[in-house]
Amino acid sequence: MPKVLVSDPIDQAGIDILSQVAQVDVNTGLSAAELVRIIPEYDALMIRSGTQVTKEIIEAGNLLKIIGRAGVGVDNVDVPAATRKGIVVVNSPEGNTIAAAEHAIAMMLSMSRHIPEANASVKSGKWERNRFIGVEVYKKTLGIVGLGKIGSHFAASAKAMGMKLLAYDPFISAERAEQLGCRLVELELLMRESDYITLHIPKTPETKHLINAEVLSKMKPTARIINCARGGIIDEAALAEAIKEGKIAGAAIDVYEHEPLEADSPLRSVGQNIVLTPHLGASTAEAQVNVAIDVAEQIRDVLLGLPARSAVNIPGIFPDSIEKLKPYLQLAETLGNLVSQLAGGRVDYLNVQLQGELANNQSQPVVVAALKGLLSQALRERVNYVNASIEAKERGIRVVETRDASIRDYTGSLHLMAKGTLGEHTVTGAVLGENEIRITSVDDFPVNVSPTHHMLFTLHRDMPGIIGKIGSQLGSFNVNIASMQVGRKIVRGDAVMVLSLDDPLPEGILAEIIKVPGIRDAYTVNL
Ligand SMILES: NC(=O)c1ccc[n+]([C@@H]2O[C@H](COP(=O)([O-])OP(=O)(O)OC[C@H]3O[C@@H](n4cnc5c(N)ncnc54)[C@H](O)[C@@H]3O)[C@@H](O)[C@H]2O)c1
Ligand SMILES: O=C(O)CC[C@@H](O)C(=O)O
Repeated sequence: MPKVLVSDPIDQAGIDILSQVAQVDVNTGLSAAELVRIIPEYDALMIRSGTQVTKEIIEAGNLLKIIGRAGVGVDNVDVPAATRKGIVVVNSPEGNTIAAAEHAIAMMLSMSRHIPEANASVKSGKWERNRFIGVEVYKKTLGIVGLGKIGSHFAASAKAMGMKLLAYDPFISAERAEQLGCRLVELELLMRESDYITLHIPKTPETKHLINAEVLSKMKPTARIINCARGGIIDEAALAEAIKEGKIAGAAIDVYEHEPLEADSPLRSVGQNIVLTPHLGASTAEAQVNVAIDVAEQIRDVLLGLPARSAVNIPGIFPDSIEKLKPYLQLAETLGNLVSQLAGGRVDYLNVQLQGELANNQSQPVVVAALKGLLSQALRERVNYVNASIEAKERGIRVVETRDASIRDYTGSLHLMAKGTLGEHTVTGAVLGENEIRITSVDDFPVNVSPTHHMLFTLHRDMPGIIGKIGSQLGSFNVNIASMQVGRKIVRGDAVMVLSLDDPLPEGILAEIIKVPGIRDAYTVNL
């Protein structure tokens, strides 16, 4: 049974799903060194934001197939290191959207009405009604930085509260912003004009300290800023100073550059104009169930050999297209494997052509599958959908993808051309019916054969007796032929012969086959 390590608190609903297929060990609060020590036993790791999955942990995880982040942000996982090692990283892109947006709204309102201080004051026995005069958000301008899932939900709620909306997000269109009732503007204008600014962007090298002293200096002295996205997007020292010096009115912060927040963080000494929560954006009962189920299901599927629906490091495989593309992914992998064995030596160039209806689909997963097949001879089980593109790039394989929807010999077909040190080969294949894979041409000679484990391909001159001679050769080595087919363009011209064999070809037989008069080349293929 596979083993899953759950290293942060996860809702029981997720543990129950994992327990159907794996031994689940819940072991929270481990140090990095402890994780490095125990991770070699595990096939999967499930985390929230607490565990930092470093390169060292990933390197030590020799059995790891998947890291599941029960939440959105994967900035606590070294994703490039996981990718290189062929480990799928999955998250739950939507499970806590509402929770995070509602927390940001709560932060905006509680900061505006001094709720934390008023609460503390009443609990301490006081009744200070004049001390806590707040401000309304109605008719105020809200600037949303990052109009993705959480930003959009905040926008809809803020609109309903009568706020005017500005948004800064270089990756969305003005039309999309308009649909959400937002005016898309540059960051500087948003900072200048907003009464409230809320951040909903990922932490990336580009967004680190995006909100620094200079950017904060553009804000109105009455303006307030909310960060329920990621720590490190705001320069915390600059923020603390801006509030203390009255350059801005306040801030509400849920996430920090270093978590837990250090005891001597300048944010702790700002006083009453800052509301701080300990990374609670996703902490609702509903969100914790959603993310736990979402990620546990993906871990279960990957451990059962099925695809994950929200993998962050498998290029371009979207959940909706997986089912439809599945037989074509299998076809691409088979053809990649076949063409690499025909090519024999190193391949430097691969052209992947999507034909017929397939040409109207996402090409990236098909290309990745072809590369996985192509590299499987060299890398065996070390190559998978996660690292195939990187491995190909590192080996200097130039990959070109083309489409031709006008080729309609089959509903959808795939053509691969590989050039390498030993020459050039092409293969084409198609999916018949639901999921029957066929090889439909080899080196441009038409055939129609099902791929089998052991095959022999020959390039020869079409002439009387040649098939019989190959049959006798194989017979003399006690190899049984399951099926045989010849593909030719003209009678007595060049041709290919494709034989499916019940047994693997013994050493030395190819050299004998090549000696048969009329045979130009012969290739053993194991699929
Ligand atoms: N506090 C919490 O507990 C909590 C909970 C959930 C999510 N989050 C965080 O909230 C953030 C947003 O999550 P989401 O689900 O809305 O993500 P999302 O991917 O749906 O949206 C992010 C948006 O940011 C935009 N963006 C990216 N780089 C940008 C840049 N440099 N400037 C401006 N816009 C940029 C993208 O175009 C996208 O529209 C993430 O950082 C996530 O980790 C925090
Ligand atoms: O695990 C958590 O509670 C935080 C999750 C949140 O930061 C996220 O990015 O989804």
